[in-house]
Amino acid sequence: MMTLPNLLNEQAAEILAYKAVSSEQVKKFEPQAAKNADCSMFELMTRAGEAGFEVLKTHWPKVTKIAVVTGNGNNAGDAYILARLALQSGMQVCVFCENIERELLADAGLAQREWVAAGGESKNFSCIDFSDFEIIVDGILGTGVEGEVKQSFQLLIEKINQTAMPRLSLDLPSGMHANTGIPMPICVHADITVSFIAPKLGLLTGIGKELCGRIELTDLAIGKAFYQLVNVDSQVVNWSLLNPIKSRPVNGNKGSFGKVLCIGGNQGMPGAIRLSAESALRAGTGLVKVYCHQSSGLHVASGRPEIMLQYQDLEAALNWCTCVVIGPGLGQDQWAVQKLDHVLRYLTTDPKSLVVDADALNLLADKKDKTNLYNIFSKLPACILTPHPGEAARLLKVQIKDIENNRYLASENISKMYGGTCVLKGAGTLIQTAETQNKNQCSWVCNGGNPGMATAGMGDLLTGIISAFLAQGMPEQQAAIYAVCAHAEAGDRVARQYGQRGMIASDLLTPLRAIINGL
Ligand SMILES: NC(=O)C1=CN([C@@H]2O[C@H](COP(=O)(O)OP(=O)(O)OC[C@H]3O[C@@H](n4cnc5c(N)ncnc54)[C@H](O)[C@@H]3O)[C@@H](O)[C@H]2O)[C@@H](O)CC1
Ligand SMILES: Nc1ncnc2c1ncn2[C@@H]1O[C@H](COP(=O)(O)OP(=O)(O)O)[C@@H](O)[C@H]1O
Ligand SMILES: [K+]
Repeated sequence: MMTLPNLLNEQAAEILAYKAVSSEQVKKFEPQAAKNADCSMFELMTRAGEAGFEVLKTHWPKVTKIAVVTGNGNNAGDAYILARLALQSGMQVCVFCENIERELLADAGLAQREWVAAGGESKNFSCIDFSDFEIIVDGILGTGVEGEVKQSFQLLIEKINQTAMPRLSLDLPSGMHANTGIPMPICVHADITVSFIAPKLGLLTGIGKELCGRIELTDLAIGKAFYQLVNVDSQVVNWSLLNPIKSRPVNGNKGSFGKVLCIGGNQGMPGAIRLSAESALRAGTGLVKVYCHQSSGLHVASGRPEIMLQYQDLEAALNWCTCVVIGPGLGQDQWAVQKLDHVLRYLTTDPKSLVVDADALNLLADKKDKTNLYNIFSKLPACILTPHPGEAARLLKVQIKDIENNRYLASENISKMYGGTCVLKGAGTLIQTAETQNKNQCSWVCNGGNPGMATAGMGDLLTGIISAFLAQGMPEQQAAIYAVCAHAEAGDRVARQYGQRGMIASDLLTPLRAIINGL
């Protein structure tokens, strides 16, 4: 397996905030990291409270009335520190807790006593009334949550979510599973989450990304020591963190930049494959040909004479290309099955780079012999599967909720079962590559993109971009990462200029071109 070249630019490689880890790693290595950085655990908690207070003042500078809601563990400790600092700066603060008589243990107990000594007022949850306050600070549960949140806390969280007040969560929204982002079964819906030491996996993808709101990360000044001890579980990435794409050789010709064959566009479905072909061109492919149903040809090529067309002799088309895309608008009828089987047969003896999307994924899901597919795909120079959660569920024969309940695991399972790189689309798209020599580089999570991109054809565009990068010589993992990031960046640029609503896939083509040229 080829080792991944250094994709991250120099500046990004240093940014610890982009190295996501599991909560188990945080728990395991936090004490040692603190020790190595000459910081006591109470000092660490103090820094967490201070960091939370700084974020509060920065984002809500006019707020002076603060409700701090606490649980019984160290997350509560952070909250007590924040409460005391706010009180001492002249704000009106009340801490709400489960039982005001209960003395918390260890460092959290010390933070609680400092709060009381500073003259802080505490009340039981049962008398909670948020009407006197302007903001809620959530210090109920952090990484210590185990199993389903207990009933009384669920009711409290529901109450917090029902208010129209802004919510600041400490470390993670209370009730969220730190590794998957899943509410257990309910969690605070934060406006801002100030996350400590390292970003936890679940905050970055799927529902977790929504429930955290904006994430502010602080390493509490022990980040360097911490990352000397841990293995990064997933690298956060976006276009601004990647090294620019190499410029084209001056003497290049269209043959130097690859020949992409896009197979799809069954009867009545010309749009998807057209979008893939067009984005393959805009992302720099030398030559792009669409192999589609004859009835779709006119629509596929209309207004875009640069796209070549072919309706027959798939064998010749496969011989011609350097990279194959299959799936957009392929359908699932006999025509579609024949085309996919032809491609699979062809690649068994003549391996070429492959991108599989949409209906081709659905057809693969139906195939019983996964070992055969694995054997074909893992021997290709590159193989990238690009499911959205629905397609991912079919590929793994599970429900969509099972995919969303643990997107990291789902993408890993697809990659393992089918033998290629899995791009699991959606908020916080994951790129799970097959195992490399450096295991840390297997999982990537894109923090670009926006919900405006949840619209027809957006995925077809991504497929085309991936194929373009493969055709221009990028290795599998790099092509997947660069394409996901370029696609997300294009969506973000369109959203910045015109807003998210009403965005359509073709809007991304012009910015995409600028992006990959470093503009
Ligand atoms: N000194 C430290 O160890 C530091 C800890 N930090 C904070 O501490 C947090 C982790 O602290 P802890 O490990 O004490 O855990 P938490 O404070 O997140 O949660 C543990 C508490 O929640 C209760 N609990 C667990 N599962 C529950 C459930 N399902 N329903 C209701 N209650 C439940 C436990 O009985 C315990 O009281 C981090 O998220 C972070 O906020 C930071 O302050 C950095 C320093
Ligand atoms: N909420 C979101 N945030 C970021 N990106 C999103 C969001 N929703 C969708 N996208 C992106 O838009 C694309 C949609 O792809 P897909 O569902 O396959 O659409 P289609 O099949 O219509 O082409 C994916 O790249 C996905 O990651
Ligand atoms: K919390």
